[in-house]
Amino acid sequence: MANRVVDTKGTVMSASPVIEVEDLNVRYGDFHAVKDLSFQVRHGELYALLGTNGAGKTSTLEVAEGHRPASAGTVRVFGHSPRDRGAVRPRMGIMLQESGFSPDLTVRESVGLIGTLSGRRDDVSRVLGVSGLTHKAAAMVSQLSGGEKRRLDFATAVYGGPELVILDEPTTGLDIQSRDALWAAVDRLREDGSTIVLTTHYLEEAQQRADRIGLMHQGTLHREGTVAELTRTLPSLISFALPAGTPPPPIDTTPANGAFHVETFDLQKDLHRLLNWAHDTGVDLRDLQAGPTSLDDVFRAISRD
Ligand SMILES: Nc1ncnc2c1ncn2[C@@H]1O[C@H](COP(=O)(O)OP(=O)(O)OP(=O)(O)O)[C@@H](O)[C@H]1O
Repeated sequence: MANRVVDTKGTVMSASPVIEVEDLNVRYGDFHAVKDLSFQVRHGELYALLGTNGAGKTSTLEVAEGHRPASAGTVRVFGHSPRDRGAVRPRMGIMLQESGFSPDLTVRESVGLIGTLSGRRDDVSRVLGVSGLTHKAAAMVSQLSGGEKRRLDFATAVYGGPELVILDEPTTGLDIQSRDALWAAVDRLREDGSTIVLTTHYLEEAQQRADRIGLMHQGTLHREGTVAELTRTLPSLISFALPAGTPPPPIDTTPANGAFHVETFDLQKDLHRLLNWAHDTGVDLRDLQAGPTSLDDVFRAISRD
């Protein structure tokens, strides 16, 4: 039993990673899109693969999905090659960036067909409900809006509640209600023990939901960790303005367009010093802002690395 863990519901699961990527390389002719990439996705976690445009996220996921062979290196999904469809596909739901559904099938027929092909069992009406498509069940795919097509992509990925769900930019093109509904459905999958891998350009979604994040830039993984681990690598920022003629406070500041910036790895201590100084000298700090580093800051930093 050394390689087993038990979840909160008492279900015994393997402790081996769900996805293992080792020294993965993807080449398109002479272009080297993914370079010696290694990471693992653990059971039950939500892993967000984030990165700049063209970083190689979709190329990496395509190998994990079994849609593209690796140029070099290995990817294992549930311990199998992703090309071993019989072993992997029934356990994995995929929401691609762009899917091709037959335009002359109805929404209900499309979900039923793709669901049957997945080898998993589910109730089509349930899946339509979870995906917010019940009212479009009889509509032809060709009549769906862009956001409704994304919901259909999501429906086919979550059909049968697969153990692993890969979501490539799932909320792009969705309005706020549809996004909330999608995340609620993802939360339910996680409660049932599914592992989720996603890419998104909405960093706040990853910041709120990911257990761990891998940050890619130009084909390589630049940083990996929890949000706290990633943001702690950069200083927090305090900014404020002072009334004209006020001498600056006795802490390290950088003047910027009439304001002052303080970069600090000890936000609480430096903010305390600044507020004490303002109080003792009777100075009115204007436009005072202080906050921890956000994922946006870390993201901007990787393109400067
Ligand atoms: N079939 C292909 N032929 C040639 N180059 C390709 C092909 N597919 C992708 N690329 C290139 O490989 C690089 C990585 O593309 P990929 O789609 O994996 O990036 P991404 O991180 O998903 O980007 P985005 O965030 O913009 O969707 C890009 O420079 C892209 O132009």
